Amino acid sequence: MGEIEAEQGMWQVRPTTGLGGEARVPPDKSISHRAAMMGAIAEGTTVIDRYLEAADTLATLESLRAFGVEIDGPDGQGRVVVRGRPASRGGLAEPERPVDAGNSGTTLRLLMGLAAAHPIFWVATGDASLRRRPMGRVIEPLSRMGARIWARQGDRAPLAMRGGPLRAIAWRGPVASAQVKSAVLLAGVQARGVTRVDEPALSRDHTERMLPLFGVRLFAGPGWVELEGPQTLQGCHLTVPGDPSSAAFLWVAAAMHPGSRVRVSGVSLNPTRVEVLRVLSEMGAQVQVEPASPPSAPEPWGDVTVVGPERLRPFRIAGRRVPLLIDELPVLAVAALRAQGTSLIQEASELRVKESDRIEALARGLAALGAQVEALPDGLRIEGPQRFPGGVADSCGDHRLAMSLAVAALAGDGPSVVKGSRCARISFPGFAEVLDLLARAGGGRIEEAA
Ligand SMILES: O=C(O)C1=C[C@@H](OP(=O)(O)O)[C@@H](O)[C@H](O)C1
Ligand SMILES: C=C(OP(=O)(O)O)C(=O)O
Repeated sequence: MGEIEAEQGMWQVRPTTGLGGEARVPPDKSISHRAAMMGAIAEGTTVIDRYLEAADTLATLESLRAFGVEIDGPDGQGRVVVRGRPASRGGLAEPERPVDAGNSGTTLRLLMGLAAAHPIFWVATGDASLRRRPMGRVIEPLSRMGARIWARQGDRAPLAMRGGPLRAIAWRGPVASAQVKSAVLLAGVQARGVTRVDEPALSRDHTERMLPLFGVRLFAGPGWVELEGPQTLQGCHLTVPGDPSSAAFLWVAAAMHPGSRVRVSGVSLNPTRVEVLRVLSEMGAQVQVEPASPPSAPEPWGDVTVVGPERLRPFRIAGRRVPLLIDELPVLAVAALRAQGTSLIQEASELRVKESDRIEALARGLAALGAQVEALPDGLRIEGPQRFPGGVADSCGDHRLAMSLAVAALAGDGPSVVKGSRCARISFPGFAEVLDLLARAGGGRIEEAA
């Protein structure tokens, strides 16, 4: 999706008294990115079912094609077939043009790790948002492993990289980031020796769950992973479960309206991704989890129902919980508008280096709807309960903010407009249609403006 396009589109939102029904959400973004990337360096063919057909994960497929990886699909049914280019087939080819990761931090950072061991020169860029985001966190470990990287202003894209034979490292970075962990592991599996990553706090663990499906031997515990390279990945068959970060918008919307009942089926229940359910349950929402049986690789999954209580309690989120909730924090801040008391998000300055500065942009967007939240240097303070009139808010081209503002607008006293709604396609194509169906139960509407 292009830069200009992210700013386009508009939703008209009419508030609701409640939500009800059952929904499916698109396949998981993090798992889709990883399955394609691992398939790209694996021996043989990798078949991915239910690959996420959204702008970020399509950017990953396009980027991999630029490295000569043959990819069929997605075929409209979500099937993607990747024919890998392991070292025995000459490895990744040198891209002839700059590789464009679009809006996707995961694409760019994981790709840097994936390509670091290959003796090719390439240039990477992205949209205006991605070009502002810090890349030093992957440049540093990958440079220590032996890759050469030149970046604008030292740590921004566009950047250029020349890979080659890598040395293994033990990496203990300052940020708990699954993207950094994954970049180092994807490089490490192709490097000679033992690579180890220690995280300051556990982040989502899809990479360490998925590598063994490609035949990689590794050791992992809470907050650390170790593997000995080089190891050749073997192509495999994976099915991607629904994305809990997308489901979070629907679960929060249900929790905010007493008596609402929303069931999301076929969603990943990976413990590093469903902390949002624990927060909603602590706030007083009823959360019913029905795990699918038997759980299927690479992730446990199942159906989750959230029922909105009469009263919501406030929360305090900080420390080790932050990486487990990183993409859900904006919509949880929206939930806090309905809680009885002060909710706090702290030690979450990572929110400032996402697709937008999510602390400032959310505070501004909610203020435009007439709701007041306080931006803190490292988080947000939300006094609840608040009634607010609704208004015209801007997503700042950030998909999670567009969807969070739509959820907020459903709880306003009057109609609202969310500008820059097209960016929901980054992770959740069809979001407005799904939320609209659920909100109709209480007279709410969310529609694309003509
Ligand atoms: O590894 C991943 O797939 C992701 C990790 C998170 O970023 P960080 O690891 O940089 O916090 C998250 O915000 C992003 O949506 C996806
Ligand atoms: C931060 C996100 O993604 P990325 O870092 O891949 O751009 C997100 O999807 O909220």
